[in-house]
Amino acid sequence: MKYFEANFDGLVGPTHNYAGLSVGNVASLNNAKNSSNPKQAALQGLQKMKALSDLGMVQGVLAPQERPDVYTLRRLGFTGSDADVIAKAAKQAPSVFRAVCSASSMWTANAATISPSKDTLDGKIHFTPANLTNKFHRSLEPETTGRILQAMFNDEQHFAHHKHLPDNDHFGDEGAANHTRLCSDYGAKGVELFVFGRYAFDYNKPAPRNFPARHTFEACEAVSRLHGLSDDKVVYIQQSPEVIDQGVFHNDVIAVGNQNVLFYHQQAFVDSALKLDEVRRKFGDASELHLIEVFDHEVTVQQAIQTYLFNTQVITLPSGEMAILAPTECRDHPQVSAYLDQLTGRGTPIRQVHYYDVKQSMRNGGGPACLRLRVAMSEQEHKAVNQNVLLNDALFNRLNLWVNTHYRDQISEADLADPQLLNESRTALDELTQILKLGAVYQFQR
Ligand SMILES: NCCC[C@H](NC(=O)CCC(=O)O)C(=O)O
Repeated sequence: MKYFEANFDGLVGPTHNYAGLSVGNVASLNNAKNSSNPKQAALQGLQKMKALSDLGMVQGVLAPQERPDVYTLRRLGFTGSDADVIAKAAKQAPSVFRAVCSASSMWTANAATISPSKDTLDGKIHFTPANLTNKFHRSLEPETTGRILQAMFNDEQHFAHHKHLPDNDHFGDEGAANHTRLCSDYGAKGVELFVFGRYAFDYNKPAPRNFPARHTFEACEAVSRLHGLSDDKVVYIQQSPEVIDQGVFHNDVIAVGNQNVLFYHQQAFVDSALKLDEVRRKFGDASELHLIEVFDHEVTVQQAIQTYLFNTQVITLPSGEMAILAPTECRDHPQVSAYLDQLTGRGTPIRQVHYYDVKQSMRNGGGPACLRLRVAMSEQEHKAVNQNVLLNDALFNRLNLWVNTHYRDQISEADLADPQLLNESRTALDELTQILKLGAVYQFQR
């Protein structure tokens, strides 16, 4: 049976904006209060999906969420009609209001952690939505994410869905942004790397001082237990607290892996040499493994954060060759583009570099890799996926039309309080659930 990896990209939601909500995420803070262009953001995302599909990859779409989240505002004591709730919250608690307007579910690398069927005890693909407890605006996502994932992977024979971990910082879980799977082939049992920022119950262990460590060791262990992974195929690695303090808020800002390639910065991990030895041992045929370490003198951590060199997608093309898909920020940085130019000639499986413009997302600290959730699957599992979420030319055209019909081309902070924006979003999302045949996944539909 043939196995491959599919990418499910988040459709950017109609309220995409820059609210400076993510302390520790340099781009989010630097662009706070700039006005955004949701239409352009969504179209940029669709272009990237189309490009992958044109490369012969299986590409899917993950629906955005309903914002502003008036249900959360009601929980927080705002009353009246939806328009009243929005007006009161915007006036009385502007910071809270900005948070409930975020389109942050677009970064689907944070939607969930996924273990392919070859790795799990029961032979199913396992999904655990990330609780995203560290940021209020992101903690609003997991319930709906879970419903959307169930509507996309709706077949108990092949897919197992778990509830997100307890909503508490001790189990802070940021999903696949901190998870990488290495394997000789997508159809072989893989080594799952779980990267965390701190230990929740042991204050003597190293932890960052300036910026939060969003993901805990205990969350990693819990997901690995839930998914039924074997200990001899799991590696837990702590992210270096120093790089978190420089703005590396997720591991996918400093490392990315695909099949037998791990591409990472020299400063990414605590006890790097020891941990990479464990990876080699658990991988099995270590001679097949390509650990591509980027040194400070080649690209500094700061340059990696500016350009998102590691927030690239490393994909295996149908030809078997690997390509690295980078944001145009990498192409436009002399040192980083020089690095990527020479990388393809180094005798590793990575042979091609492609650049994509995802600037609307980059300004909030989300590069190409943040925008996608990976699911390695077999042809049979592929058939069990809700086929309406898989991109083809017809769906691409349909979604472009949908975005052009419903999205605004500018949103500033004041626009978020326009009650009409909620109506526009609901109309758009209602139509989207029909296009993608998701059923009633949103609260306003239930
Ligand atoms: N994986 C990339 C995630 C980026 C995301 N940014 C944000 O939520 C910024 C939103 C804002 O500031 O408006 C985050 O930090 O979790």
